[in-house]
Amino acid sequence: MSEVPLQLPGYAHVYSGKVRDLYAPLGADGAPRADQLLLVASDRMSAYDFVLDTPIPDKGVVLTQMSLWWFDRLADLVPHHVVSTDVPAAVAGRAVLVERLEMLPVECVARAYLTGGGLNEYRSTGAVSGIALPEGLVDGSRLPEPIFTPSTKAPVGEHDEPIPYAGVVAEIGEDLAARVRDLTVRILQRGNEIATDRGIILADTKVEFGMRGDDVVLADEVLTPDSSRFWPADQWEPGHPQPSYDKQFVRDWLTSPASGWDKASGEAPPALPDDVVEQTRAKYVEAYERLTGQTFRA
Ligand SMILES: N#Cc1c(N)ncnc1-c1cnn(Cc2cccc(F)c2)c1
Repeated sequence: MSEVPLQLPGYAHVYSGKVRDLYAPLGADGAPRADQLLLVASDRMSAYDFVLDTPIPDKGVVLTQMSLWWFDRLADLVPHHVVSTDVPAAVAGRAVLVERLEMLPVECVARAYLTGGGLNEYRSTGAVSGIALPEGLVDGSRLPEPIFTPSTKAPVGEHDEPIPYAGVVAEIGEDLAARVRDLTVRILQRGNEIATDRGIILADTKVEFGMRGDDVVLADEVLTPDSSRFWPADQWEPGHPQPSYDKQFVRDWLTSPASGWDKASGEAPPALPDDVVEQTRAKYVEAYERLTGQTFRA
């Protein structure tokens, strides 16, 4: 279902991703400003590479407020791109005015636990992104320390492709590659220092950086359930796929007979029942409240 992007007076629509939309504020001359962008998080949710027909109420607000909370807590590690949260009423709470940066062409991924594509690579080669790992690791194993496992920024509709560290060096140079590698790993470490005590494991995360002169600036969103794997810490048990903190209700229903959907069919999933929507909304709110210690207000 391709949605017509929201019209925002005073802003030009630039781009729509799966669950977020990008706008440019208009200058006094009516032309899009070149120095700022408006990042808008929708209530859209993706599962099994589909954007679901059914929105999750407040998801955009919860994830935006969570990202803002993390930007503040990471500010001693790395500057961020946030300019203001003074945004149009139509997107209140779920949009951020940001400084337009020269974005680095690398998806900076760090992994603290082994699963997904990293696990597959490990099973084939004993390494991930060229980083040799101990023998005997299984799905969900905690890594001795977080590792940097970058990807390309794939064109719309395609999957990011893992690239070796040497590929990042070739793309952005040795100095910058080392800086973004170290920052990405430290962001995930900091995230888990805070999150794990509050009942959430951040298994891995993807961050994006842009340049402000010679400074590396943290952009995009940070340490949200859309950019990271959130696992309930009290259910962590290496040896099998871990339950998702936020996506498990949707995954369980979509793969149950109740949905009538066949994941292998390639057909789009059906609309979600109200109870699955509400349970999923509640998990996003719960994650926000556990992490921040603040009560969520829609
Ligand atoms: N963040 C940021 C950013 C920045 N500060 N400066 C320049 N470009 C970007 C930028 C460009 N694409 N994206 C991804 C993206 C984010 C949100 C919604 C979308 F649809 C797509 C980010």
